Amino acid sequence: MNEMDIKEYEHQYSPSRWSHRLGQEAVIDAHVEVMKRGSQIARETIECQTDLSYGLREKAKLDLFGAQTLPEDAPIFVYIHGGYWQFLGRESSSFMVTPLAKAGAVVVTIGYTIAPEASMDEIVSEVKAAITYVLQLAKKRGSSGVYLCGHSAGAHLAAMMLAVDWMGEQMLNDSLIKGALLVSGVYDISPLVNTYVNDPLRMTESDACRLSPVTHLKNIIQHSMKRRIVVAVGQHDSPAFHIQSKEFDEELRRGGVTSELIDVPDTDHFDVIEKMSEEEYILTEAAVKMMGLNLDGVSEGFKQASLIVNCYCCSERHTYGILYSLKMDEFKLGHIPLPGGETVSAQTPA
Ligand SMILES: N[C@@H](CC(=O)c1ccccc1NC=O)C(=O)O
Repeated sequence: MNEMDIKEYEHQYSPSRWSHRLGQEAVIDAHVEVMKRGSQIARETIECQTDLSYGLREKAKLDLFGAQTLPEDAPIFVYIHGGYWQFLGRESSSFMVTPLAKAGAVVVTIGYTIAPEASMDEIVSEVKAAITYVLQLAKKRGSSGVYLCGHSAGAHLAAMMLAVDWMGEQMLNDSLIKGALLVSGVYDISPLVNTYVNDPLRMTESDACRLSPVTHLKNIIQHSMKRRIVVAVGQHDSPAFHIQSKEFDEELRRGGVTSELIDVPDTDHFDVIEKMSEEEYILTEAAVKMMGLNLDGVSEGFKQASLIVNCYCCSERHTYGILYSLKMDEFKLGHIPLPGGETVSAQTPA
């Protein structure tokens, strides 16, 4: 590969260069900030068990939302974060919990050891261990199904999980994984081998091939005949990301899998997932529908309140609807401490 090709790949696979909203650094800073804030609010308002270990390494932990509040048979939504297998973690992974819990889904956010501490092989194995934990939990609860969601590198990891023979390897029922929402993913990671993305990962061409979902299409198709797949991409994602999503969806459909491609209008690589903190968003709606739920009411075990706060994006006063569970009763509804330390008053709707 010559210098020109490498430069072009680096351009195509640098999502921050393609944002229609913000500059390269600003879009990443905003992404991390928005996800962290939203995640913190979810941890403070939704009943959760955090830092549950599914493996031996420090980062092999997951957070579980709504498991003690929602019915045992509730569907389980699993979020696998992105960050090119080398950034981000659970602290910024729970921003989408509120609307999903409201609709009645238990949410699991997975942490995993990132590069350079872990190789791509180790990352895929670790995520597999996390999904094994979730499938065991789903079986124990009698959950109606497990739904995988991943963003960017997380969509790559979620897609890899669709190829696993859970029955043969873990004695777990394959059919418990009933769907996947893959957002702005990379399904063939070989174009990354010669780019800066691979510096901490140090994959060879053969590693990248072995660890790409497209290499395992036959298995993915075989195990996904009863699954519902949504492949989503941001309108302002780069052409390479669009091609990756379009081709992956096409291959699944060619194999007879129920898959659909959603090109999300007016979004870039970053807000395409950030907006899953909102109820009225095409991908939140797709996730809720996939799980056989709806957003018409508040699921049992949760209550809703309104909250007037300084908005963190524009600092104007806004009224927010918030969802709370057992956890908020500890705060005696009426005074809700915010992540920043400010305390605001809240009222339950009449
Ligand atoms: N170097 C990449 C960085 C990147 O993709 C990224 C950075 C922070 C959080 C998420 C990211 N991408 C996808 O998960 C870029 O230029 O966009």
